[in-house]
Amino acid sequence: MDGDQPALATLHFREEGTRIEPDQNVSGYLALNGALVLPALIEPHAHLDKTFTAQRSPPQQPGLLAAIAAMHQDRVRWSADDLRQRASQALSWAVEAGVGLLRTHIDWFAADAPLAWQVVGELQHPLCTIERVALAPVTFFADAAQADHIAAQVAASGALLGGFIHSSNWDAQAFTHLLQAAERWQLDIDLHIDEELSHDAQGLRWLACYLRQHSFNGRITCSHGCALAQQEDGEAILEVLAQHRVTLIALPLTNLLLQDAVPGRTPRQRGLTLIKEAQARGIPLLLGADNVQDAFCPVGSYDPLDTLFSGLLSAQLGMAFDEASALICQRTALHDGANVLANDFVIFPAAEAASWPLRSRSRYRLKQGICYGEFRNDT
Ligand SMILES: Nc1ccnc(=O)[nH]1
Repeated sequence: MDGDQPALATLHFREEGTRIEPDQNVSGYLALNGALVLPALIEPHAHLDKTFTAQRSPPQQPGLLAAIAAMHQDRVRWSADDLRQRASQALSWAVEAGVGLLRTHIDWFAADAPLAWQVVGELQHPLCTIERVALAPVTFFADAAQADHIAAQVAASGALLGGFIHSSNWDAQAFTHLLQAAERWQLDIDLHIDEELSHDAQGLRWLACYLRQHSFNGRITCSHGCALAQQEDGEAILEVLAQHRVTLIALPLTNLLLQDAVPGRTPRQRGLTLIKEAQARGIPLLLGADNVQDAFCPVGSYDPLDTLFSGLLSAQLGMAFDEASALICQRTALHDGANVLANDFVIFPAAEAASWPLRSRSRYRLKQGICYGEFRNDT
């Protein structure tokens, strides 16, 4: 910055990382001429196993539980070829958008890993790291030995342990087993938790209670957390999550679509977690796309700028480029010690901060000093 004005800089890409210096006008360097630059984007919450099934398996009713029912109907068609084709398309859309880290949940339907676990595990892209999270209903952890069996498979895959925790399947003991199994296998966790507007949702309240009494060495990420915004003790719960550096992921697109969804009635509530209150407490927070073109959400693009745009309006976030952009690229929210200047950037050649993230389609990637992608003049 030059006072409060942005200033041009020269980026030197070195083995040990990127050095940023005041603009030096050196020859042989790519001239960006003040283009907007961000670290490679993050998609922290996707579902590559379900994606692109909306047309063949639409839900019969609005809302989360009807979407889950439609997904169970569709999954009989999840052959290796079907999964590979849909997940690869999703990955290529995400990479085109500038995503360098994509975390996908994969539904588990039994205590042994589903076919999608292996198929998505085989996906690779030189510009994108893929992380898998085992998404099993919390009731799968009711039996401690079975919880351990699931965690062992996840550990062997170098993945994260997850769980679907909701008042429709609440089981405190099963949740304890999930946490204990994760701790035993040294796993990070990423939970679907309290994705509802019920005051009585117990997941985050109970997690806060657990963390007050037990240690947990891994990184905890909580996705959704919609109920917090309804609960009188929501901010007290956040205080505990802040002390334990729990990360929150808000999913503005699907939360807007699936929460407070009643046929023939305009939604009254936004369904979002306590985004601003979390930020005020220094809780690491990211925005994710969640479901893309499946029974949970018939639209979506794997472009984090689209997710951010919906977050800007639904959560009334300020300063899109200078501040809110961190919600789609801050790696430290998922990984301790992640290097912000890790030699991997997205460049928006034709964008200006005042319009961004709109009018910002054209972009390319600069990774380890190598430029990928082409300029497109379709902003
Ligand atoms: N929002 C969601 C909850 C559970 N499963 C999904 O795919 N999506």
